[in-house]
Amino acid sequence: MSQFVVDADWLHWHQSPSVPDFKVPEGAVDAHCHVFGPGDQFPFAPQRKYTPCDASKDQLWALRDYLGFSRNVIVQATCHGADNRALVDALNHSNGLARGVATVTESITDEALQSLHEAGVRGVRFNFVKRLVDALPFDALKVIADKIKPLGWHIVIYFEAQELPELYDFFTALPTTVVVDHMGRPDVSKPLDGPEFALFLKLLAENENFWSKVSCPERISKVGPTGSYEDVVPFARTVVERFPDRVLWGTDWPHPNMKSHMPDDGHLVDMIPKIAPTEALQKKLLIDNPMRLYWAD
Ligand SMILES: O=C(O)c1cc(C(=O)O)oc(=O)c1
Repeated sequence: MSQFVVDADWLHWHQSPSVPDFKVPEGAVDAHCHVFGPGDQFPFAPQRKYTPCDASKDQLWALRDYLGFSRNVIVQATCHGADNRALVDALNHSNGLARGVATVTESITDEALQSLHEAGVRGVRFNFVKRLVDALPFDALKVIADKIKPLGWHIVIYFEAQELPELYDFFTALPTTVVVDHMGRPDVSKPLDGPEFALFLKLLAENENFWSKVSCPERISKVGPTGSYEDVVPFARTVVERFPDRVLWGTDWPHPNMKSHMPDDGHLVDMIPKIAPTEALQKKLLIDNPMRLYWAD
């Protein structure tokens, strides 16, 4: 039993996802997912903005196998703050089949970074989404960026489209590979060729160190699951087709903070051929790109 009280409006992850029609290629990586707790073993952070239900490493491995994936990239969830113990525990019990993205503060020591590296961490996350975190000041983030660069790590950034103009110059000055979470959360009710999405495409086009996850149609879509998240497809497909060597895909399981509905993970997998319509694009998205970024060694 968790010693924490789960948020009253928390939606539990899907208990019986469908078997996807799309068969992912052998060796595919789910490059964005999380573990929560279990809360009685790995306490949630005091400063967290939400308290989830448990979502353990074993439940994640079960989903991986069920959907046909081979590997996971586990991204430190904000409910665990900069306490990476649940993440490290999952990595240490993954038989090398999971890598991680941690959250750290500017005071982290080189020894602590080295020990995260040995566990399989290959990046840090900078989060600017106000409902999730109180973001660290730019100066602190710069200190972290300089500390992780020698390890060959990358920086994962999470922000919403309307924040990009004010964050743009900070982002482009980062000294490492930078991976944008969930396509920079575009507003898909705005035109695909409008100025907001154009700025995101410019970020990728003019900065070859920038990658994007084409994940989370369930968060981005206005038409929702009954409309098969179709409104997200042109945005994601544009990113995949223009930057095929710098895109990643992930389930985002266990889908923190979904309020409208809980996605069926099998249906999310069935979106892959819509956004990456050829076998060559699918192989880059699901295997070549994540393997290059997370399993280069
Ligand atoms: O949009 C979100 O609520 C969300 C939250 C987290 C997290 O709490 O780490 O991670 C995500 O990828 C997405």
